[in-house]
Amino acid sequence: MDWSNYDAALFDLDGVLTPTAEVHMRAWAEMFTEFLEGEDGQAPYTDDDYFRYVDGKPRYDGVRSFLESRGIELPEGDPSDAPTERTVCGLGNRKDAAFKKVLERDGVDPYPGSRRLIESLRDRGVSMAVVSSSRNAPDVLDAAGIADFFPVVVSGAVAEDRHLAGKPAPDTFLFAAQQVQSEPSRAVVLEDALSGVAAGRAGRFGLVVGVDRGAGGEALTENGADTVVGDLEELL
Ligand SMILES: O=P(O)(O)OC[C@H]1O[C@@H](O)[C@H](O)[C@@H](O)[C@@H]1O
Repeated sequence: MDWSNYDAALFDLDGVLTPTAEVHMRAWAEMFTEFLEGEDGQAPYTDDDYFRYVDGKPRYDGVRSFLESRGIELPEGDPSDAPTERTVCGLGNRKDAAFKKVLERDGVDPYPGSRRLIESLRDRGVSMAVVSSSRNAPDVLDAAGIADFFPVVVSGAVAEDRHLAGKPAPDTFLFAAQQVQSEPSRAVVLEDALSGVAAGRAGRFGLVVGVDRGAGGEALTENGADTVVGDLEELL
């Protein structure tokens, strides 16, 4: 790929730089499967539910969006809710406890192809930022040993502090572009989630790269990817 047309690369984290999308996915499945077992007349939770309603969105938006798809209404609760509470926040926190447990136990390495791409972009002087819906983004970057590549990290916590709407809204990516002093038209968005490529399209970025880690090339293209790759190595 010819990077000379671009000044900045805005990376999603989970599933783009590190294989943590799978950890999130498994933690959501564990939580929602158990939750649905206690609900009458509900079909089991599937991977398709994850890709359509949960993937890439801020924690409680993911819970809300899935429950709405099943016609289930729960009180919102509060982010301080215990993981045992039957609320949107309680369910989100239950999933978060499962995610943190796996991250602490297993650690995480970046995808080798992703590491090679960020090394090469750093050498070329392309500005880089991470734009992740996850509040765990700084911990994941540290655990993977790649935090130093990214002077700008727009995590779920930053988005909340700055009142930025989450993906699929483009706000977090636009904020990151501003922070690295790049015009959106000169910035590349790299995303594995349908909500993420949709955010890239909505922000009119120079290029939206879909990384297919399970969402499917066709679905990524339909939702906003200009091009789809299987691994970031293909963008060297
Ligand atoms: O609950 P967290 O760690 O703040 O993360 C929210 C979301 O962050 C995204 O990066 C993941 O793709 C989602 O699966 C996850 O649900």
